[in-house]
Parts: sequence; C-alpha cells; structure tokens
Amino acid sequence: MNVLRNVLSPLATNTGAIQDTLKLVVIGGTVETARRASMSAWNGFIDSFYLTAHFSQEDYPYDWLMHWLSKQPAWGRSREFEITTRSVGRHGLTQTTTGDLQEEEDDDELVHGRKKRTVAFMPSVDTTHTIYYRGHWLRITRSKRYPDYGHSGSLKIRFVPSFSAVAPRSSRSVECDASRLTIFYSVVARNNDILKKLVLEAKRDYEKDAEHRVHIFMADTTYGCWRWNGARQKRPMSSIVLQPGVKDMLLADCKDFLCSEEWYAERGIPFRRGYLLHGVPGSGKTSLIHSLAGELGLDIYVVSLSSKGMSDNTLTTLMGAVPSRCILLLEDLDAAFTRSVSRDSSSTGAPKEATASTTAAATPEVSDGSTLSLSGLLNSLDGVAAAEGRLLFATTNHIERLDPALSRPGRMDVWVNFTHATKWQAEGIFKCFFPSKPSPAPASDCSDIDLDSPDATDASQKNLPGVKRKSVHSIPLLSEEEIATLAKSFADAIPEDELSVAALQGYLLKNKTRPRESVEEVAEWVIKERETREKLKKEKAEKEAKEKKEAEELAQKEKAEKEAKEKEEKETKEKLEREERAKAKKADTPSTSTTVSTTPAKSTSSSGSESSTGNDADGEESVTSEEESEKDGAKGEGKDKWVAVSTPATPSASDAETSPIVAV
Ligand SMILES: Nc1ncnc2c1ncn2[C@@H]1O[C@H](COP(=O)(O)OP(=O)(O)OP(=O)(O)O)[C@@H](O)[C@H]1O
Repeated sequence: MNVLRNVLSPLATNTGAIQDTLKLVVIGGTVETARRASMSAWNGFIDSFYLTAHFSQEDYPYDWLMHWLSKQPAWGRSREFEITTRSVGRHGLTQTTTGDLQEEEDDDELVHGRKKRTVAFMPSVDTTHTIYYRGHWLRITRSKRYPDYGHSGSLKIRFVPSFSAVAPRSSRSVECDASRLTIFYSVVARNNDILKKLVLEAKRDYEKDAEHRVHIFMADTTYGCWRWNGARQKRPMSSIVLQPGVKDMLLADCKDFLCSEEWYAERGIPFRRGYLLHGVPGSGKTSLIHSLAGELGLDIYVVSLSSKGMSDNTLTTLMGAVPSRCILLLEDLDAAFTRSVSRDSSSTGAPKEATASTTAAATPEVSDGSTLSLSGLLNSLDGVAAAEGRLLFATTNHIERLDPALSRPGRMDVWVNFTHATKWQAEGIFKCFFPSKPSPAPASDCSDIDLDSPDATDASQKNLPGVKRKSVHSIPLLSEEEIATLAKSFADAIPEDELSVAALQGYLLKNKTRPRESVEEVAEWVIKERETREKLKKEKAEKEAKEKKEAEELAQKEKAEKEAKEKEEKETKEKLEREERAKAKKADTPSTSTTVSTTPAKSTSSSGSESSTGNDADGEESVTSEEESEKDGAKGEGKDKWVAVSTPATPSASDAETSPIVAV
C-alpha cells in the first residue's frame, strides 16, 4: 500500500499540470476538426457549382480531348506540362504545337535526311490546369487510375496502354501499364452545354486531322487486346494497278455492304462480309486493303493467326473487341496452324490435325504455347461474340491449303485472285511512276514531284496537301504521248504473268528519275531477273536437299543411338534380375545353416535334386543355385565337384526325416 502511495504522490502534486495539458489537447483537437469540417464543407460547396466530366483512356473521347488539349494556346502560360515528340492520343495523330515552338519548327524540312520532329505540349499527370474556353474556366486534371480488382478476390488486370503507349510509328511494341489514365474536366456552369460543345469541337477537330490517315491496330496476344500501331497516310486507289474492274467491284461491294445493315437485319443474315485475297506474293493484296480502308474511312485491325500465344480464347476476345465498322485483316491465313512465318513448301498451311474434310477441333499444342484450333477460328469469325458490321479481309499465298470450311461463302463471300504482273499492269505501273503532269495524289505514292523543276508550271500544285514543296529527286516530266509510248514499250518487254508487280516496282524505283533509260534497260533487267530467280531456286533446292539429308542422317544416328541404348538397358536389366534372383536364393537359406556342405558332387547328385524338391518350391531357383555352385566348383578345377546345399533355420520333423542334408 505504501509503495503505491509513493508512486502516485508525485502525480497528485502535478494534477493541475495534467489537467491543463488535457484541456489543450481537447481544445486543439476540436479546433482542427472544425477546421477540416469547414474546409470540406467549403470544397463541397464550391464543387457543387462545378460540372465534372470524366474521360477514360479506353474510349475515343479521351483521344479527342487529348488532341484538342495539345492544340490549346493556354499551354504557353502553363507552368507544368509534358513535352512530347510522340504522336498524341491512342490514335497517334501528330499534332501541331502552339506558341513559339510551332513557329520555329518546320515539319516539312529535312535535317540530315531525317524529318524534324513535331513537339506537343500535354497536360502532365496528376496536376490541375486551368484553361479559358468560351467564357468559362475549365479545370483539367489528368490522373492515373488503377484497376478495380472487385470483391471476388480473383484478380484480372486488364492491361491498357499507358500514356507512353503513344508509340512512335515505327515501333511495334507498345508499353503496357496496369493503370489507366483519366481526364477530369470541371467547369463552373449551370448546365452541361459547355462540356457538350467542348467534346463536339474536340471530336470534329480530331476527325479532321484523321481524314488523311488510316489507323492500324495490331492484335496483342499476350493481353488479348488491340494495340494502336500507327496512322498511315491514305493510299489512293489509283496507285493500285489491278486488272480492269477489280478495284471498282471491290469498292462498290464494300460500300454496298456498309449501308445495308437493315437489309441484313430484315433477312436475319449476320451483318458481316468476308473477302479472300489470294495469290502470289507482292501482287498488291495488302496494298489494296490499305487503299480500300482509306477510301472507306475505316481503321484496320490486323491479326496474325500464327503469332506466338494465339489461342481460341484470345482470338474470340479480340474479335469481340473489334469495333462495328472497320476492316479486320487476317494475314497469311494459310500459316494459321503452322506457327511458321515462312511460306515455303515446309509450311503446309493446312490444319495439321484436321483434314480438309473436317472442321473438328484440332488443337495443335506447339512449343510457343499457341493453341489455336480451326473450330476456334471459325467460331471467333462468326460465333455469337463476333462483331457485326466489320469487313473481314483475309490474305493467303496458298489458297489450296485452306480448309474449305474457312473459305466457304458466308465466311469468305468474295474471292479475288492476284497473279503476277500482266502487260496491262506493267503499263499501268509505269504510268503511275512517271506521270505526264503533276499529280495531286500524295507524294508517298506516285507524286514525288519536284515543284521547283522548270516543268512544274502549275504553281497552285504547290499548295496541294500531300505534295512536297521540295523533292530530293528531280523527275523529268515528259509529255503525255511520250509517257504512253514509253509505258507501252515497257509493257512489251515484260513477260506476261511471270514477274510480280512488287518486282516491277522495285525496278522502277531504282530508275525513278530515268524514265527513258528504264525502258531501254528493261529487257536486260528481265534476263537478269530470270537468272537471279533460277539461281535462287537452285540454291533453295540445294539447301533443302542438304537440310533433308542432314535431317535424315541425324534421324538415323539418333535411331542407332537409341537402339544401342535400349540394348544396353536390356542387358543391364537382365543382369540385375539374375543377381536379384541369386540374392533371393541366398536369403532363403537359413542363417543357422551357413555351414556349407562339402559333400562331393558325385555322391550328392541325388541330394542336389532333392534339395530342389525339398526346400525350394521354385525349381528355377534351384537350377540357378546349381549353376552358381557349378561355377564355384569350376574354380577348383581338377578337384571333386562340390555343391552347396542349405537347410531351413528350424527344420521340421518331417524335414528332418526327409532331408538328406547333413550339416558338418
Ligand atoms: N497491283 C499493284 N499495284 C500497285 N502496287 C503494287 C501492286 N502489287 C504490288 N505492289 C507494290 O508491291 C509492294 C508489295 O505489295 P503488297 O504487300 O501489297 O503485296 P502482297 O500481295 O500483299 O504481298 P504478300 O502476299 O507478300 O503479303 C507494295 O509496295 C506495293 O506498292
């Protein structure tokens, strides 16, 4: 008791101080709580005047707004922002910049042969910017949002491109990030009209910029999603040289399909259309699809069925995520089940485990983890989850290798055969390369025209979109008649259906400033081309023969090794078995009878047989025992033969009676 009193006594004397401290704590806490409450009330009050719109990175409006933002002059006054030379938004439009940088940069100029990069200002992540727009102050916050993992505990992260996914055009790989970006737009306004106006303006602006481009999306088999892969300049249909009527037929068919949704719905036909472009390599299949996409204003979604990690599920997911109006491109359909990018004879193209007559699921397990089956492919193309309104284009170099189920009408409605260049095509491509007068078509196709040339009389051409103001190459512009004559001579020198259009293009590219010479030298080139092809063919055949021989030799060697190994294993096994039997035999011998009978073999010949019938049920073992005994005996050659016999540990009376064995 005294001890306790001693402990508490100092406290009792300081009671006043403690009380004061407690008062201070209570008052301080109350004041802080009141301050926080009032702050949040004030913020809530202020926020109640704001309209806030959220734009998520997964959807198109996000791109529109990012595109719009990158063009806002307000960035000139901003104190925190990101500067990027990368294209802006998922759709990667190259933006013009604002302010001083734009004046200093000239996008068209080349520096040491490389194009100058355009610089764009972007809102940095997790900062709030204020922009004045049509009499309103907009508060803009771009922030990262991490996926909601749900309550089930099963975590499924959907990977979406991070902002840095706006990759350079040349890049095929796009950075992935588990987070998504969101933009919040807050504006003080009575109704949401101002936000609607903003979104519409951003959309219009964006679409205007997108007008001259075709956006390419690639299938990402790792995450089962689409990745933006670049925006390409539209290719005019006129730059594709095909037999007369083919382009027009395809274009008309596509247009007709795109405006026939109701017609399909009324008849209960799935609103899809498939085009199979088949034929030799370098004949313009892919180019035509790009050109059609540009003409129809559609994006292209590319799937390579032979890509690593492709499976039925992944393909179904991808097909389900394709937007309603687009071109879905299945490249190299024949390589779908071979996991081979090569198109030589070793690439069968046909499903390995499904014959052409069956559509049964064949799931070839291959080392790269791809488990795409034919039925999986068919289901994803026209199953319940497949998108409506898409134009499916499939290309193949080996139509004969396709499963009929894949190419039947309903899946592939229109087939177009692409052959080697005809004379007609040769003439056409020559004219495309050497136009007789400046063409308004984009410079990347056939109009690499030097407008500084004295022949470029039409000054107005200089302002045409897509026409470069300066060209590195000066192409002489010939008269229409001369071009026609040259084109005719060129076509005459080209053998019908022997060389690919791509090969002709390659030749003309080398001679793009020499139209006359290109015609003079074309016959020689054709001979060289034939020789080269023959040489390549021969080399290929030799290589294949060598590879085949090596493979056969290897197979034989492996077989011989395998056989030798098997033989060795068999012998080892037999030896072990023999040893085990001998051991077992010895183990059967009673420990007390370790004494070895030294009865001469002569006199125990009968006892030996008796031992096999007496103690051993197993005659075989007895024989072995005898054999071993013989072996032992053989060691003492010239002596009498001795056999070892044994007696049970505790011989029964009957045994004692019958056993002829005498332990010495
Ligand atoms: N008919 C054509 N008209 C114009 N250019 C063509 C034509 N065919 C091929 N080319 C040119 O040849 C090149 C290769 O063409 P493209 O890739 O379209 O051929 P492809 O048939 O798809 O070949 P592959 O089967 O190997 O994929 C392109 O640069 C293209 O400009």
